[in-house]
Amino acid sequence: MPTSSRSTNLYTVEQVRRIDQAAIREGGLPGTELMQRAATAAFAALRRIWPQARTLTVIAGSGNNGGDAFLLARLAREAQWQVQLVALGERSGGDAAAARDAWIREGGRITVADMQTRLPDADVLVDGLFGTGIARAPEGVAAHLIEAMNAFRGGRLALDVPSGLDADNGTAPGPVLRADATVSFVGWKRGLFTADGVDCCGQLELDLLGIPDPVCAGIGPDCELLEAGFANVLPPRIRNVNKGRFGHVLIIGGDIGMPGSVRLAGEAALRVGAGLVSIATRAQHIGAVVGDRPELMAMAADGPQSTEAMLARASVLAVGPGLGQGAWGHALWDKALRAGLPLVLDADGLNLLARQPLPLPATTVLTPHPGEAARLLGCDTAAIQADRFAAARALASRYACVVVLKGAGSLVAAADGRIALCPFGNPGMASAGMGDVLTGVVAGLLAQGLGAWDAACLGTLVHARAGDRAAGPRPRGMIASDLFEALRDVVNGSPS
Ligand SMILES: NC(=O)C1=CN([C@@H]2O[C@H](COP(=O)(O)OP(=O)(O)OC[C@H]3O[C@@H](n4cnc5c(N)ncnc54)[C@H](OP(=O)(O)O)[C@@H]3O)[C@@H](O)[C@H]2O)[C@@H](O)CC1
Ligand SMILES: Nc1ncnc2c1ncn2[C@@H]1O[C@H](COP(=O)(O)OP(=O)(O)O)[C@@H](O)[C@H]1O
Ligand SMILES: [K+]
Repeated sequence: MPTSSRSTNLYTVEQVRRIDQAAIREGGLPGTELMQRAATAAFAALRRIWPQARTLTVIAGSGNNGGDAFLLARLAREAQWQVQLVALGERSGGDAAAARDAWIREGGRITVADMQTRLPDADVLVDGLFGTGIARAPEGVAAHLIEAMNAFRGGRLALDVPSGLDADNGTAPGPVLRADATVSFVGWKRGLFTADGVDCCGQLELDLLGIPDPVCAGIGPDCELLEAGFANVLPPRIRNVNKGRFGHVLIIGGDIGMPGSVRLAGEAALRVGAGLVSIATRAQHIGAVVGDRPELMAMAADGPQSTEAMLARASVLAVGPGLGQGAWGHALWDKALRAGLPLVLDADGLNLLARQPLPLPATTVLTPHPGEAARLLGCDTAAIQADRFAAARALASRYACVVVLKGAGSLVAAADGRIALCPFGNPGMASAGMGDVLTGVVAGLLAQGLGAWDAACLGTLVHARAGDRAAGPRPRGMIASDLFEALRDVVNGSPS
């Protein structure tokens, strides 16, 4: 579903390097020219974001990110700003050496940082310490500089990548800059949008440095951003229809003590437009499920016959919310997976799959959080978070289906290696039942005829946008059922 455009393409660091090299080799743009363009773009952004600023503290590392910083410092001084420059190390390499020389030649002073260095006060700080070339966790003076930048009292602008962030994976193995704004160059690095990346970048801007599209042809992207506009992928409804056209979702789960999970998934499916929604759960939960949402149907899943009858009426299954992993849940899970219907598998549905890998129906979406993903891949959660892109791809390939790896910067992966990243959502969504709502949303979209990839992309997007709309400026204390009204707005494309 995502459509290709350079502003929605996400690249690995390696791919961005290849674009840089292609621009230099085939595009007739020397590295020094790219660096000058990067500095010009970043200084323009700085003036736009902090229009009152006139004093600058610039931190320059020894690589090309530092080169960008030296050139930005020159531009600011030419514009009559007061600029102080702190460098890591006595020398710079590659194109950055010329940028450093030019700064010195024109009378610029450099403070070479040590463990005692205190950063001069200024309106804004520019972080040109490390960009895509970070090779290991910052230690010693580099770590000291990052901590000092984080304690800086003015605005913080990161050049290309907040220093300390691994721009490939969004991980921070050591101290990392928390920027107010990041101006990234050439192409978006995928790690800016997931895991720790989402907390480090602040406001994000991209400057392509005038590298023309043909230069990038054949290089990536690795992944695409889901855009708000994709919410229009569902066709408008013609008037002469009935509920039978929009599918019948059967939600299976809700073992003893967990009726809420299926109730949430069920209403979510209705709120994105499923025609009919039934819940297969424990007999004692039926009252709780339909009590305050009478549009839901609920049936006791208390034996093979009742389960078969329910499966026969459904067009899409959502299996796992509150299912448990006991005999009751396992028997339902086993029957459901063998039905061959389009399927969303979540929560204990995934945990059971990790224990007993059954073949999955052709249209299947798995929606693991990192803990469930770790169980499915036989590793720990830290290993999943260390490379979310690889984990999502490995799951999609191992289970030959579409996977939504949840969490800040949710990823949707297909078995052919395609990935889409959702840049929406907020920490208010770290709350019980939010995943159950996503399960219902994806099932409700499958029921309306979308394929697994489209339903997973649109479902992840609609869920996150609804979360943002429901949270507004008050994410703390948001609960899963707060999303229902917003789901209805977002899926109908209502402006926020
Ligand atoms: N022409 C182009 O291609 C363009 C590139 N552009 C810019 O270049 C940036 C990439 O530049 P880059 O590749 O030179 O890497 P960069 O991020 O400066 O870091 C490398 C330096 O850091 C050092 N170092 C690494 N880790 C460290 C650690 N933990 N602790 C201490 N030191 C550490 C490393 O030292 P070494 O590992 O070799 O000891 C080396 O000296 C990119 O993000 C963008 O801003 C733009 O101008 C557009 C055009
Ligand atoms: N910090 C966050 N930023 C964005 N989205 C989040 C964040 N925390 C949680 N979410 C989203 O909320 C949902 C939580 O799902 P899950 O962890 O399965 O919760 P539960 O099991 O309680 O239902 C996922 O869709 C996830 O992507
Ligand atoms: K930087």
